[in-house]
Amino acid sequence: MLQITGVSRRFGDVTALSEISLEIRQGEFFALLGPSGCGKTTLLRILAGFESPDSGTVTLDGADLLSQAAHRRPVNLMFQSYALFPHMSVAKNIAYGLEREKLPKAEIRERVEEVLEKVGLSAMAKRRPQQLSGGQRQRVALARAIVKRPRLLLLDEPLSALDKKVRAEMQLELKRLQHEVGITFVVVTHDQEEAMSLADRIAVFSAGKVEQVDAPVTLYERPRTPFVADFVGANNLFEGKACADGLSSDALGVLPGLSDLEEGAPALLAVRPERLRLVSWTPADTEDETAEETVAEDATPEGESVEETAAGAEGADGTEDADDTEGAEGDEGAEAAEDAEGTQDAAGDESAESSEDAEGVESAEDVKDAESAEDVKDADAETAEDTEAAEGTQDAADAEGVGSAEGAEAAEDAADAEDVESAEDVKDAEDVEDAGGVESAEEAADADAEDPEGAEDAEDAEGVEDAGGAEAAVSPVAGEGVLRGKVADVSFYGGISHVSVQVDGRPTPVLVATQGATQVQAGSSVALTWAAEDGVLIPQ
Ligand SMILES: Nc1ncnc2c1ncn2[C@@H]1O[C@H](COP(=O)(O)OP(=O)(O)OP(=O)(O)O)[C@@H](O)[C@H]1O
Repeated sequence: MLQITGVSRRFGDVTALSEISLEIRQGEFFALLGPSGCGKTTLLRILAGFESPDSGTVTLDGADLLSQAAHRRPVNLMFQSYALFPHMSVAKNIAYGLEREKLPKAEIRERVEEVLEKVGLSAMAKRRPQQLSGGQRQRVALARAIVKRPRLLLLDEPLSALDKKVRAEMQLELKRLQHEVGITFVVVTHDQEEAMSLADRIAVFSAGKVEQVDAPVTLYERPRTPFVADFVGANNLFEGKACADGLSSDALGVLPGLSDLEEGAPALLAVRPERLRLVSWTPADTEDETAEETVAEDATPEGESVEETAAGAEGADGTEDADDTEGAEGDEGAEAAEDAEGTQDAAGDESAESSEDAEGVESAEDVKDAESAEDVKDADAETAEDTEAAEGTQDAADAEGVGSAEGAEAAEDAADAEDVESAEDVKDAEDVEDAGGVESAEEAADADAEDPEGAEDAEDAEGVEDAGGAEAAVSPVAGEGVLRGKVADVSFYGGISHVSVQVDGRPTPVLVATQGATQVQAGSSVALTWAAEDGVLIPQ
């Protein structure tokens, strides 16, 4: 519908726009997003006809727009200041443009009434602008812009004059209205949240250039330039070089991510705070299972998944997870088992209480067989520490299936695993039948099928009894990364805990966001992991 091709504009030494090309579709809510001075208003003014480009073309439905005078373009611009006439009533303000077009009075009245109703201001038709609130004035400006039924409505920072609460209401209103009138909206904003919540697609501008054009979710999840990764939402960015498994960083080692970049190419790895998982970790010199559990519990108060639970479980959950280690992937198992150990050892602490409480829970019966713990050795354990995990699991079994609801659910999963024939570890899955708390024996079996070496590794691990220690809890499996550090700060707002972690070898803290309130405290030692698919590699 609107085709912008190679548009450039300079003001003296300043390049406001450099070779901008964009295609905006019919009926789309399109946002031009960028920091102050990046050229977005200049582009809007070019579209409106208040400015001319030095070069480039703009067509609307195939017709050249630039050769048409501003007032002849089927385009309307809604100013940031609303530019209402103070001496005219609301209805007069809205009718003004139509009167200038010399439309019949009856038609003008009809259209004004219709649009007043759309913006919910019928009752205020006779008021003057100064008798209205900010939000109401904004609606008048909007009504005045759409009453002319333009093909394209340009909005320059339409909500910036409103206070926060009204702005949130008007965002919804604007979206609803755009949908209702079906006019293509192009909105300029420097507020990324506003752009994300309003627009179907966003063009991110930086220094007169378009960095990326995409739907909000894609921009957020797959930023293609360092600028976008940094500008759109909070992100953790790591510098290094692309490698087969992600990013190779001099200071931090190999960090997992998905990449189609050439090996050795300078790159940034971006991982969103909510994609990071806090994992328990006790530094070797202060090894102490209770400490480990404390961090763990705090990290995942809701224990939504086994890995998270394993990462953050208090004793009871940890024990359940230990049962999970059957046929489960290595490090989860290891972590879980360690938690299990913690459960047993942590007499009198919260976790032990939880274990006791859990007795009598249905799933507890499922853990009747301590033998199942030995199946850990058949799991995809890649590290020697998993052996220790197995021992821990035995303990866990002793702890009597501390499992609660999760355990019961998991047992069902485990039972499903009987059907799995593909992996050698299916035999483990059979054992799992009796076990509580398996996240999904099916998954485990699948994992084994994909990675038969894992089982061998695990067997090797049997012989390495002394290995492990606290770090076993965070040994990575393929596709997972590990950074270790200390919690620098914790804050809670918007229902989310924001934890910043100071990581050795990195000047700025790593940000982690977890759902709900956390009790993780400043000074705790934690490890951070993420899945490879959550690490986005961006060329530099
Ligand atoms: N008429 C002008 N004369 C000289 N320089 C100009 C003029 N208009 C814009 N510029 C410069 O061009 C650059 C882009 O300005 P523009 O107003 O398009 O940015 P913007 O992204 O809309 O910023 P903001 O969000 O602050 O409005 C800026 O450096 C600005 O100072």
